[in-house]
Amino acid sequence: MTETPAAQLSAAQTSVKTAATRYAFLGPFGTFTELALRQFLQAEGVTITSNQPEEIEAATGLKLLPCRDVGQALKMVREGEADRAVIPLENSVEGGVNASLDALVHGEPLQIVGETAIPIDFCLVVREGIKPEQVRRVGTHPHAWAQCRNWIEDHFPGTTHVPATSTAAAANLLTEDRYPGFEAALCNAVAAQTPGLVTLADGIADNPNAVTRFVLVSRPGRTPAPTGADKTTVQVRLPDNEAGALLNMLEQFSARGVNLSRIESRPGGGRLGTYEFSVDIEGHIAERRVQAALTGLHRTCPQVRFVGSYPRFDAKPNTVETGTEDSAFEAATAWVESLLTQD
Ligand SMILES: O=C(O)C(=O)Cc1ccccc1
Repeated sequence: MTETPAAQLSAAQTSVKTAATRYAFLGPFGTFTELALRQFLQAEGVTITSNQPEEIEAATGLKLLPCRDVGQALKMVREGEADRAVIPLENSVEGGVNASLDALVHGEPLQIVGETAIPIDFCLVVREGIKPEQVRRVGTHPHAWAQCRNWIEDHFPGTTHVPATSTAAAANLLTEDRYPGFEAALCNAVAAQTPGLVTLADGIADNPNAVTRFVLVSRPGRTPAPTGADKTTVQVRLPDNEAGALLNMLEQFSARGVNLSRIESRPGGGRLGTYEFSVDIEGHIAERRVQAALTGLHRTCPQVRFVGSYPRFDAKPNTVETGTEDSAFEAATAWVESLLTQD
C-alpha cells in the first residue's frame, strides 16, 4: 500500500462526517485505546502514519489528546475541550470496564456515536539489562492483568500485579530513572517498541479470542443514522425494593422482540440494594420496536438515560421478528386511529 500524502489526508479529514478535530483518549500514546482511535479515524477515511502529535496535526488537522484516565477523557468532552473521546467499554473475557460504564453516565449527559473492537494480546517487557529471573512485580492496567494472570503464574510463579493507569503508562514508567515499583510491564506490541525496553515474550493472552470493545463518545447531538446493523445503549435505574422490577424491565424489551447484547448491573449510589442497569440492545432508536421498549421503560422506571444509537462494529444486521417491524407498528397505530375516527 502506498503512503497517503499529507494533501490527501487533509482532503480526507475535511470529509470526516462529524467534523470533529479534537480526540481525547486513554493515554499515553501506545495504548490499546489509541489503536482503537486510529481504527475509528481509518473508518472515517483518515490514516495516521506518524506517532508524533505535531506531525499528526500538521498532516490531518486532528489533535490527539492523551488522557491519564477515562474520567479525564470524558471530562474534556463534557467541558468542550475535546470533540470526541475514545474509551474501552467492554472485554469479551473480563466483562464491562466499570470505570468507563460509570464515568459515561454520571455527570452531564454524553452520547456514544460509534464502536469498534480490537483483538487483544500482550507483550511482557522489561528495561534493558533486566533478566527474567529479576521479575517479581508486573505493572499494567487491571484489565490487562486479568487477561494474562494464568500465563504469568505459569511462567513467572509468585509474581504480583502493580496497577497502572494504562498498559503504555506502565511500559513508559520502566524507562524512567526512578524505580516504578515493578520490573516488567504488560503492554501492546507498539508500546513494546519504546526505546530502552526489551520484549521477554509476546502474543500473551489467557484466552486467545479476547476482544475489547471501544466506544467513540461525544456531547449529545444528532444520532448517527440507522444502518440496519445498530446498537442502542441505555442506563436504567430500577425502583427500590419492588418485587419483579428487573423482570418488568426485561419485559419491556422482550414484548417488542428487542434483543439485548449486554446487560450489567452497577451500584446505583451510596446505599446497598440500589441498582442501575447498563444495557446494550440490538436496534436503533429510529425503529418503532426500540421506541416502544424505551417508552415502556420511561413509564415504569424512575430513570432512563439514553446513551446513544450507533452502527455495530461487526455490521451484523439486526434480526427483526415478525410483528415487530416498523410497518407492523404503523399498521397497528393506523388501526387504532381508525377506531377512534369511525362514526
Ligand atoms: O491500557 C491500555 O492500553 C488500554 O487502552 C486499556 C485496556 C487495557 C487492557 C485491555 C484493553 C484495553
